[in-house]
Amino acid sequence: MASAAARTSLSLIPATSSSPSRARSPSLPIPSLFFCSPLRRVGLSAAAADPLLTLPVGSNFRSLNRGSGKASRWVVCMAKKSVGDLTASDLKGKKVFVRADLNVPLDDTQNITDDTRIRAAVPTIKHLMANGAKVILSSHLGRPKGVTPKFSLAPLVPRLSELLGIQVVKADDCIGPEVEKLVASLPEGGVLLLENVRFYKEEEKNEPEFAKKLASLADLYVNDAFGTAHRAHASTEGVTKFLKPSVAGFLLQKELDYLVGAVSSPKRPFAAIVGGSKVSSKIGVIESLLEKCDILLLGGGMIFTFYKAQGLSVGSSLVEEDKLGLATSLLEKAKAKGVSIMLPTDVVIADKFAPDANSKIVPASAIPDGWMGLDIGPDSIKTFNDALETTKTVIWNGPMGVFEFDKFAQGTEAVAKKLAELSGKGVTTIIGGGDSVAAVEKVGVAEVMSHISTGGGASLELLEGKQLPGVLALDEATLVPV
Ligand SMILES: Nc1ncnc2c1ncn2[C@@H]1O[C@H](COP(=O)(O)OP(=O)(O)O)[C@@H](O)[C@H]1O
Ligand SMILES: O=C(OP(=O)(O)O)[C@H](O)COP(=O)(O)O
Repeated sequence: MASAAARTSLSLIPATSSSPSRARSPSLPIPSLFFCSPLRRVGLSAAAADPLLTLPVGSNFRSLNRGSGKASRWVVCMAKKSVGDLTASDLKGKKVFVRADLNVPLDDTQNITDDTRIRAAVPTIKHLMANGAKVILSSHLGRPKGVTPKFSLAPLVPRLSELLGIQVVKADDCIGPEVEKLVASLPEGGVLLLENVRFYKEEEKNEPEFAKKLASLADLYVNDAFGTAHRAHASTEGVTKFLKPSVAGFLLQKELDYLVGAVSSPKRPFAAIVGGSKVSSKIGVIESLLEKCDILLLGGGMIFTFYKAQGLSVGSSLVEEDKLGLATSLLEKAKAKGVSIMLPTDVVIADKFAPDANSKIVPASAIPDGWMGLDIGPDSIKTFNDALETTKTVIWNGPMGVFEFDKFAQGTEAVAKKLAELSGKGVTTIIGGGDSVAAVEKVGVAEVMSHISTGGGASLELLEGKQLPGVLALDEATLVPV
């Protein structure tokens, strides 16, 4: 069952008149935390049965007319304005700041190893180009500390240009006089890619002065960076205070449309698989997942913090020392709740972090000093596959191991193949996160999954029932009677 904390109540508001202005009256208790798709109709059975309707955050409700006859009622919620709501005259000749998530994986020679996030950003950009806008495209790449050439967005330009069918201009900075000159010379339908916005520490600190400088480049704002919508950064949140309108892009809208529906009332048993290397940002999610999921499978860099919390030696594996207490309490909570939290029983270890490392398979309890766990072992793969066999919905974020190195890719590939098999049997399979999606693409099974999400952390936070600051900050749409 979904937890009460993960849901938000909405009053059903009696409406004697069905005019939108009535619905927008400030005296009405209008909740402010909802993303809605314009004019999407949804089933009203829940509303009809309940005088106080409970909706998951992000529901696709804009306004609902509750049935026919005299007791017609509205459910009012805040709809976020979308780029599709803007008219051609809103866009023609306008400078549009588009925040996308172009944080794609690059190999050692700066080749893009998976272009999913670039392709996903294209519909919004093409729509703006077709309507004569001047597109100022912004993204982060990785987690640079200051200006770091290996995190430049330059390697993205050829693929972006190819997909858009024009030569994308690249700026060497994201603010300042040189960027302003490039913006001034941008033709209608042109695209200027700004340099990595995280080269400025002010971005992640969401400093208003920095947000203001970004905003000063443009006339209006489109957020299409679903993968970064869970971050309250200058280019995802702060900038909206200085640019009006601030609207959602097609990708952001599409992701919310799918994910909110799929995870608010999932078919059960519902399993979550969490791995990857962003331990500190994802370990906290587990507590909420315990409320939502029937089965929780853990892999990737996450597991060693749990092993260590249980007193096992982990060699030189990835560990978040300050999360040991949290790991212990999560295991206890899972037990108390009767949720099956499964940790790998064996691991593939390496004597160095390299593709040509020596490797061996050992029980989870026997990682020697000087060795590090880089994948889950064959026994764990079998146990995980068996556990997944019974599920009806699976959400996966974070590879099971360092899949970029062939020697340590088996666990990730096995999960990808298992989910593909389950998808074929009608199980809802949702894959989120740049690297997880890259892994699924590598195995060649992306097409058969129910939904490929461009956000790992963002989709998990949505699943938790959290508000995504990048969504909340956007303008509300005008309520329209259904
Ligand atoms: N045991 C491990 N030790 C170190 N890194 C790992 C381990 N398992 C997985 N990884 C790394 O995690 C990265 C992906 O993590 P993350 O960014 O959290 O996933 P996603 O992008 O899918 O959200 C991959 O680059 C992978 O090599
Ligand atoms: O790759 C991303 O997140 P994800 O790995 O959770 O999918 C996004 O680009 C956000 O990056 P961040 O987690 O460094 O803020």
